[in-house]
Amino acid sequence: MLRTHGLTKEFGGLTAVDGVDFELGDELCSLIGPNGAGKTTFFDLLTGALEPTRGTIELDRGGSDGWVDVTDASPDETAALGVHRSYQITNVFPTLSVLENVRIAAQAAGDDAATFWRNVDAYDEYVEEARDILDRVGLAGRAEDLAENLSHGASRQLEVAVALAGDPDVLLLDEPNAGVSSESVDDIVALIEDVAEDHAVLLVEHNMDIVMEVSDRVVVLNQGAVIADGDPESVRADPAVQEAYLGGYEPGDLDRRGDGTAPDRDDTGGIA
Ligand SMILES: Nc1ncnc2c1ncn2[C@@H]1O[C@H](COP(=O)(O)OP(=O)(O)OP(=O)(O)O)[C@@H](O)[C@H]1O
Repeated sequence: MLRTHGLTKEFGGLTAVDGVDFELGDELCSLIGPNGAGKTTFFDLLTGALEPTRGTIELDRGGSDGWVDVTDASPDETAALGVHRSYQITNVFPTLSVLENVRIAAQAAGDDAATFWRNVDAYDEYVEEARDILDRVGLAGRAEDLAENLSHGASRQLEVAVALAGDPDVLLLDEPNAGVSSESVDDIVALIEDVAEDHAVLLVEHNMDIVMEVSDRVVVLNQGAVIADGDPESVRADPAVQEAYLGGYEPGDLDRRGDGTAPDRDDTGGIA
């Protein structure tokens, strides 16, 4: 689906992402690590929002295209090639309805984006597609509400809906539970698992209970470098991961909290 080789990003003297070799297959892979480990920077590199200092990013386009080098692709080009990101910061139009937000995203991704406004049939198709996506993310009943009137959790569902409307192959989910009330966390977790059924998903998530529950695979970044990569249980038990990030975490230690973070996390990212 997507792979990086030697991917590196330096900010002046600081190496935020350090020679990362990574391959995402048809799976739900979580990317974890302490604050400042380089997770957001890695996402920014994958989406073309940042240019790497060194290294390559490739996407498997399938068929005769095979692996395509997208190292220098812009965010728009990367999205057009099938990599979409659900932003940690809301990326919807607040004064448009929920349905309109998704319809516009579907239309922008459609082949006839340049002519849609003259084509009533195409418009109806996009509305239908948007309604199907809202149904899938659990927002069918909110279609006509303004996006700005959604709760934080519902906004997260809408962000995922907007990303799905781009018809992605790879979904990058950046802390989809951040700021979500505890009642809504189960909905978001169910949504993550659902979209992973038919997309490759890379998830940044601080709540280890959620990571352990949903992930096929966990990759741990520390100071920009991969220090562990494997199934959730072996990564949890890895002494280097315990030392760098988990600080004695056992499954079930954490309450699912609204802000998606582990309680009592100290400044180093360890759990006190
Ligand atoms: N634009 C920038 N200019 C300079 N340094 C940056 C920039 N963006 C990130 N950094 C630094 O790069 C390192 C990695 O940051 P990044 O935000 O990628 O970490 P993170 O793992 O996403 O952290 P968090 O879990 O807190 O979101 C940090 O030391 C950060 O201060």
